[in-house]
Amino acid sequence: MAGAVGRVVRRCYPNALRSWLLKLPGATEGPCNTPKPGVFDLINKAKWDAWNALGSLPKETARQNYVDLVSGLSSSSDSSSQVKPEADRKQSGYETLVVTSEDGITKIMMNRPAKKNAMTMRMYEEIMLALKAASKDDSAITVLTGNGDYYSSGNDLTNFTDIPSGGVEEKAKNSAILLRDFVDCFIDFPKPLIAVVNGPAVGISVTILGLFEVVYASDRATFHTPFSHLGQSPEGCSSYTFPKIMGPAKAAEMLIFGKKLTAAEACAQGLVTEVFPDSTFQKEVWTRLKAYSKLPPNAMRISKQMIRNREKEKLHAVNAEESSTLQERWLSDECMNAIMNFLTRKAKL
Ligand SMILES: CCCCC/C=C/CC(=O)SCCNC(=O)CCNC(=O)[C@H](O)C(C)(C)COP(=O)(O)OP(=O)(O)OC[C@H]1O[C@@H](n2cnc3c(N)ncnc32)[C@H](O)[C@@H]1OP(=O)(O)O
Repeated sequence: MAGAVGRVVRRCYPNALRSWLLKLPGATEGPCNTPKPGVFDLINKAKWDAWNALGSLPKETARQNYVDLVSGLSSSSDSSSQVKPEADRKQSGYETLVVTSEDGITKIMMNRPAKKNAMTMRMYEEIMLALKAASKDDSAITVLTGNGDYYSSGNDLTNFTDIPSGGVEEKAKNSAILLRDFVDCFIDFPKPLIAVVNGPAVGISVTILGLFEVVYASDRATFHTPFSHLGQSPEGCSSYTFPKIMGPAKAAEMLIFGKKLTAAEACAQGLVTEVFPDSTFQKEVWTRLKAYSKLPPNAMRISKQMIRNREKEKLHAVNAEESSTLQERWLSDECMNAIMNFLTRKAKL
């Protein structure tokens, strides 16, 4: 059985994360039976936590669960995390989005409702493509929204299981580049950008809201940035925009302590423009947006530029700093442990 574990781990994790996983003793030695290492013994403590999280399962069950886990990760990362060739895309041209353009409005809808619209590498790429296309089309305004009960659960945590041959360091570097490019697209987007937040929003789907002109939310929506819980740090320029929008203390509650806000609280703090009852949310919001989209588009663009342009350079610098800080955080034991806990179903938000 230990050989089977090794084979699956070798197949799914061809590098440093694999060797980290292979050192977890739960799959080979049964229930956790050693004292907890001290708080400063970070690597051994991380391994101990992961082993202990398996509880008192018999050795065989722990091993089987472990095989199931990594096998499942393999198939889910195959289907959701990798960018497939252009030819595989659906008729609409997008695999993770539904993009429509009518009545002067380009609507970009995140479309992985069964995964709470978690953002895969492919989804980041496709949102960038859709924004670039929207910046040049003849629509007056652009909307980002989600399909299903969630707006988005943020970064897809299985993104971190698809490790290239250069190991976790290369993965972290590539992810930081993608993150920086992704957020740059929002900073530079020339037309009014509106978020239609149809349900709970987590992580990066919340932080980038500071770069939108208007944020409309259903009263079912919540706003949650659990970065410390995940061993991570803020992105989407939120370390700069949130203190400006809501003041440093409220920003700290969200970005450091992971306080989840209701839609009403987010509105009171200036992150959300207006909250609507869920029962009438879509009707009221789209009626309003259709009226806005009939305003002269050039005037709207110029007004947006006047509001945003003097901040642009600062925002790009903040984005670069946040991305490189995250590149380091993703390699930390705190972050790897948090992701493993989610993937082993030991932790949810
Ligand atoms: C280029 C890289 C850039 C990186 C930028 C960094 C950004 C930082 C962030 O965004 S931090 C936020 C990360 N997000 C999370 O930690 C959320 C994790 N998800 C959860 O805690 C829960 O799923 C939930 C609270 C969002 C919803 O719980 P609920 O019980 O209602 O639903 P399920 O958990 O059963 O979810 C249904 C299926 O969706 C999968 N899923 C949901 N969110 C994610 C996610 N973020 N990553 C990966 N998978 C996600 C979940 O696993 C279920 O899948 P299953 O049906 O196959 O079991």
